[in-house]
Amino acid sequence: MFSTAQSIYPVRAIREIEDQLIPSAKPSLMERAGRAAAEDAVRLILDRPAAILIACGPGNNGGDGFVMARQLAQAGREVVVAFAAAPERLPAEAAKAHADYLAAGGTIVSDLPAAPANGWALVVDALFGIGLARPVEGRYAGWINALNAQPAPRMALDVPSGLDADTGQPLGTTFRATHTTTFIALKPGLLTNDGPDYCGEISVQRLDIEAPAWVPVRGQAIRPALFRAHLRPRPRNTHKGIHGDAGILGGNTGMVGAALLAGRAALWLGTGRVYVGLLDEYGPSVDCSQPELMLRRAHALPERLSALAVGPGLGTQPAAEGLLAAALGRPVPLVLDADALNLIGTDSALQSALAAREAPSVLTPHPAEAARMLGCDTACVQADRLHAALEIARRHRALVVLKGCGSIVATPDERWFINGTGHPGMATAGMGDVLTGLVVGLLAQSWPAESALLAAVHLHGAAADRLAREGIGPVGLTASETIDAARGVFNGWLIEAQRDPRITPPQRPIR
Ligand SMILES: NC(=O)C1=CN([C@@H]2O[C@H](COP(=O)(O)OP(=O)(O)OC[C@H]3O[C@@H](n4cnc5c(N)ncnc54)[C@H](OP(=O)(O)O)[C@@H]3O)[C@@H](O)[C@H]2O)[C@@H](O)CC1
Ligand SMILES: [K+]
Repeated sequence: MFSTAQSIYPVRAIREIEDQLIPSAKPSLMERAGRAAAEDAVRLILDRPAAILIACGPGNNGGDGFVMARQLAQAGREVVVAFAAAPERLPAEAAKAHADYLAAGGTIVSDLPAAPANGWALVVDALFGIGLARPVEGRYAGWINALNAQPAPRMALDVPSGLDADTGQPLGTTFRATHTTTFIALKPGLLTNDGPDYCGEISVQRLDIEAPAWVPVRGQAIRPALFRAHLRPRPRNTHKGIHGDAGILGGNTGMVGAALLAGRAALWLGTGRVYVGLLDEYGPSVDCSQPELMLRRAHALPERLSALAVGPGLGTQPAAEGLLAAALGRPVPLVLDADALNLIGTDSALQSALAAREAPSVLTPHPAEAARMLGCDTACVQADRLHAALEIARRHRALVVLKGCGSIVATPDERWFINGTGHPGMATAGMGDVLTGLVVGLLAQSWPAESALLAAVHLHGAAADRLAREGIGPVGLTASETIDAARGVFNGWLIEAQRDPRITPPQRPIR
C-alpha cells in the first residue's frame, strides 16, 4: 500500500526531459519505449494466437509503434503495421525506427486492413502522443473509429490519440484504450476529466529515467505514502479532549441533512467532539440516529474549536453571509464548501478576508462552484482543471480540491496532486458534504492542512471503491454508506501504518 509517490509531468516538462536526454541516451528513448510497449503487449495478449495490428502516425509516436512492431515480430508474433504518412517526412528518430523495421523484414500497409476472420489479438494506437496539435479528423478519425470498434484489447502508446495529455479533453475523434502504456512519467490528462475513461488501465514505463533528477516535480498522484507520517496509533492513555473539537456551520431550511452528513463524517473519523451549527431556525436539537453530534443554533457554536467547516446546506441569505464573515475571522483551520464558496465568489470583502487569513483555509469546489469563483463557466473549468485549481489556490492563498473525475488538489505555492480513487457512483447527493466532514475531522485532530486534505480526498474515494467491490455501488451508493466505509478504510491504514517500521510510535497531538 505504501508505495512511493508517482510524479506527474505536463507535456512541457516531458519535452524538457526529452530535450536533455535524447542526444545522449543509449539505447535511444524511442528504442526503450517501443521495447517496453512490446513487453506490455505480450502480457496483455497472453496466448491469443491472432495477429497484432499497429497503426502508426506521422511523428515520434509512430516511431514507438515501429520499434514495438520490430520487437514483436522478432519475438515470433504476427504483426500488421498500418502507416499512411510520407516516410521522408518522419522526424529523425521515427525515420530510423521505420527503416529498422523494414530492414528487419517488416512490411507496411497504407490503409487500415479489415480484421482477419479470427480477429486481432490486440490493436495498438501509435498515431499521436504528446504532439497532438489539433482535433483528429479525416483519415485518422476513420482509423480511430475502426480501431475503437474492434472487440480485441486496445492499447494506446503514451496517450490515446485524440486525448489532450495535459487536460484530459478529447480533441475530435479519440482512441478509447483498454490499456495505455505511457512513457517516462504520468501526464495529467491521463488522470483527470475524460482521461480515465479513454485510458483504461495505465502502465507507466519510466524508460530507466528518474524524471525528478532532470525536472523538479510539481505534480504527484495521491498515495498514502504522502500522508503516512500522520497515521499514528493513539496512545492508550487518552481522552476525547485531545482528539479535537470540530464545528460544522450550515444546515439552512431544507438542507439540514448536508450539515449532519458532514458532522457524522467528522465524528466517524475519530474527532473528539463534533458541534453542528444549524441555520434552520426550526431545525432539530438532536440527531436521533447520531445522538453523539451536538446540535446548536448557527450563531451558538463554541468559541473554542480546533477546526471549522462552513458551507454544507448554508444557503446564501444575508444571515449566512454574516456567519461566514465571522468564521473567516476565526484563527482556526477552516474548510469552505458549497454556498460558502458561492458567497466568496461574488463578494470582494469576503475574498479579502479569506486571502488575509493566517490559519489554513481549505476550499472544496466542484466544477460549477469553481466556475463561479473564477467568473467563467463550467466548461471552461473542465477544459483545464489543473489550471483552474491552481488559479483558485493562488487567488485565495488556500488549499483547493477541485472535485470530479480525477480530483485535483492544488496548493498556493503551485504544487498539485491528482487522486485516482473513487468511481462514478460518487456523483450523488451529499457526497461533497461527507468529504468536507472528513477534511475537518482530520484538521480538528491536528493534522497539517495539506496532509489532511490529501488523506481525506484519497480516503473518500477508497471508501467508495471498497463498497463497490462489495456490490454497494457504483449504482445506488449513498453518501451515508461512504462514511461507514471511510472509517473502515482509515482504521485499515492505521493498522498497516503500525506494522510499518518507519512510522513513529504513539504520540499525543501537538496542540
Ligand atoms: N522525442 C523522442 O525521441 C521520444 C518521443 N516519444 C514518443 O513520441 C511522442 C511525441 O512525438 P512527436 O512530438 O513527434 O508528436 P506525435 O504525438 O507523434 O505527433 C506529431 C505528429 O502528428 C501530427 N499531428 C498532430 N496532431 C494531428 C492531428 N490532429 N491530425 C493529424 N496530424 C496531427 C503532427 O503534424 P503537424 O502538426 O506537424 O502537422 C506531427 O507529424 C510521444 O508521445 C512518445 O510517444 C518516445 O518515444 C520517447 C522518446
Ligand atoms: K497514441
